[in-house]
Amino acid sequence: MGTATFWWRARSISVGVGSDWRLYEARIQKRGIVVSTRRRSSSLPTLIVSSMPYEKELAAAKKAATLAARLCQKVQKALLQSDVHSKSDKSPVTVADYGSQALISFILERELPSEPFSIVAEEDSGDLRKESGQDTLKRITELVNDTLASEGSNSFSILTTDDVLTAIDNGKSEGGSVGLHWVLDPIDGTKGFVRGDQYAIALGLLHEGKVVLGVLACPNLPLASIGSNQQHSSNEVGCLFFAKVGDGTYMQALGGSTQTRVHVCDIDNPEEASFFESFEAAHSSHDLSSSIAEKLGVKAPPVRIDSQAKYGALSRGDGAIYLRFPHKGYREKIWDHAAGSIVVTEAGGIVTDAAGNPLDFSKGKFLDVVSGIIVTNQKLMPSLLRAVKEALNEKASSL
Ligand SMILES: Nc1ncnc2c1ncn2[C@@H]1O[C@H](COP(=O)(O)OS(=O)(=O)O)[C@@H](OP(=O)(O)O)[C@H]1O
Ligand SMILES: [Mg+2]
Repeated sequence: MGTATFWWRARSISVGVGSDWRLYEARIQKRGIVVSTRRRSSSLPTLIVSSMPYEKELAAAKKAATLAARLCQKVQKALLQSDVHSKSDKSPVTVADYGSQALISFILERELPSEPFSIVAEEDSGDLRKESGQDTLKRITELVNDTLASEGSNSFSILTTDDVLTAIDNGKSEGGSVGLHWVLDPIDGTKGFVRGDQYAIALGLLHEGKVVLGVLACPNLPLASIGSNQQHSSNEVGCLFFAKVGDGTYMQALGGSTQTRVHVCDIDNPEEASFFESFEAAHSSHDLSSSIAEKLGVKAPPVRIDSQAKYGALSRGDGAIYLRFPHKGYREKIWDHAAGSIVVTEAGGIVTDAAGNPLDFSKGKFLDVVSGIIVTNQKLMPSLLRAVKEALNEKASSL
């Protein structure tokens, strides 16, 4: 072990440990000390030791997802009101997808300037760099700049079209088991977005391959519970769910500041449970879900909503089970589950594949899951797993 050397800087202490490759930087923050290794190579680990770990990252993620939701709301409103664009016109969706990704990428860089992270995101700028993409790029740049201006700061940055392309392409990382990787779906539930239904902006953070925080902005999700018979006075929509490892899950109104801790439901009798599944039958086998529900004795009809809004709704106890069984050949992407899974687990739920294995986010862009993904509370998981196994066996033997 070498000798420790200290360098003092304005607001930080840096400690070099002898001839070791590591350079630890302790940044004294308002309410805690973060110690992070400045990596000299991407294969080296990143340490974060703090009395409030991931606090700054969570604040940045909430800000980024909230602003991206504002951009998407504007585009969805124009899309639904427009006489020009029919709902089958995909161009506004493209504008919102890219705009959301550019904005989030830009805000993460701006809010976390000294952190060595990468971003794994759904979109890339290939089409926007072509001659045919120039008008779309200009529109995206306008949208991003308008949204940044709406933050209320006098000194907001104005991005050029090149800045927007760079911000989008910062999402090209492959992820992995080492370091810090943001995982972003700029619009999850694109089909719901086009229909005027549910969608989510989903942003998670992986640290050494594990999801350590997640934020889900669900602009069209009612603040009051869905999927139940309860009567609510409020028709307000727009929810922000967020969770940090070991810290629980919270929900607040999108753009609001009062946060409420949420928990998955406490039901232990499957007959009282209701379940969520994809709106689109092409994304998840409704037949298989229905056979599992029947085996469990579930009486309520399925609640079909788009996107990771399902994870959010389940985390606050709106329903007890989420079943997702993509058709053969489909490979799940990490951005469709990273944020949602921690939102549910920190609310007391369990997320596994159909064989009961935890999801492994450390293998790059894809999740290798057995047959599907199932989500529920601790009490229902054993009977759910049995029903899933039976239904899958029956399906296999009928083929
Ligand atoms: N064939 C197929 N099978 C399974 N999943 C698929 C498939 N195609 C797409 N996708 C992914 O599903 C994401 C939308 O999530 P949901 O299935 O929850 O939405 S929906 O309720 O069906 O609208 C959707 O996310 P977005 O592309 O971000 O909208 C896709 O990542
Ligand atoms: Mg998605």
